[in-house]
Amino acid sequence: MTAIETTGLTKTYGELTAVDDLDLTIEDGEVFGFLGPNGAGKSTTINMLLDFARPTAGSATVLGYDAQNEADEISPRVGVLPEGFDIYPRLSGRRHIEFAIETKDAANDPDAILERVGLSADDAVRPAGDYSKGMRQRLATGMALIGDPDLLIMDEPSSGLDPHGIREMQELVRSEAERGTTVFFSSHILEHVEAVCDRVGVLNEGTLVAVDTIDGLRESIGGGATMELTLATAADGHLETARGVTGITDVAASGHTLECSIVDPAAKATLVTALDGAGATIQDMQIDDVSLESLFTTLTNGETDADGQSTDDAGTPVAATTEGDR
Ligand SMILES: Nc1ncnc2c1ncn2[C@@H]1O[C@H](COP(=O)(O)OP(=O)(O)OP(=O)(O)O)[C@@H](O)[C@H]1O
Repeated sequence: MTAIETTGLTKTYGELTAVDDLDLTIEDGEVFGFLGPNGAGKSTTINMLLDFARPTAGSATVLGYDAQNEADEISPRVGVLPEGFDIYPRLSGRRHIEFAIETKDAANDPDAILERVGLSADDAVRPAGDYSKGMRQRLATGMALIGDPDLLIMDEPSSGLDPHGIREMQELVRSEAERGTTVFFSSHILEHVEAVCDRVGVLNEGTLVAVDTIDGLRESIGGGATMELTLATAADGHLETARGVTGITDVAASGHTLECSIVDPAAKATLVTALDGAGATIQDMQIDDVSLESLFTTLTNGETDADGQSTDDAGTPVAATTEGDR
């Protein structure tokens, strides 16, 4: 079964298209990262999945139910960590959890939930109005886990968390996934998504610009590495040797410097051997892996061509798979 499926899902606010013709399929049991810069349309998409906002066009199903017409079937099966979580300031954290258990008619043990999200027994009895941002986020996460949902939808789950809290959140997502829960979470921080996600979708200005694994995305923008070699002689004399190495996609020479884009990590050693065999003397060498940050920037700042694929400055598609291609 598909956990989430959107077809032509669109939301406009006046002149602004917040989500534009979104086709997305998330399979049961997947951990899916929904990425995009501020204002990309992530929360609007989530709001349409939960029937907090009505689409202008298109449709969505969640756990096989229509998101707009069968929302009552969906809500008991879904745990939601909303972007802006409203607390009851005077109620303790524990009471929030108990209240959520009663509302969902669930059988969870409040103490076990509090422990899972890292709220101590002392914290649990304090009024939630006194909580720090990170503690509120932990409390909201605990409330999302109640009822052992089949699908967890988390909007910016690492918001307000310190590095330790972020690691705990990632462990929690992993353990939920092991339990068979589908996890859909939005973030504008690629590193947070990479640690736990099977696949990611990248949204930019309401449009889905890529859907792939992180490795797949890296590969599609050049395999993740650039190798720069300083040679003892003019580099253009060795262009052909470098171009002949399998796994190197692009070679440029400038003075004594040879710059190569690598798609296969094994190509690095092969290139050195090939240059050596061709009589080149390598004086220096530098390897730069494509950082996650630059990957994200490329995907969200690249021009978008007529097919909806993100392109780099040279017009080369950077997205290995777009949903439209499926
Ligand atoms: N109720 C609304 N009325 C008017 N415009 C809205 C409304 N909700 C969202 N928008 C606009 O839709 C666009 C997408 O917003 P959305 O909150 O979905 O982005 P986001 O990707 O979740 O961003 P962030 O990472 O900052 O939370 C933005 O330009 C936003 O201003």
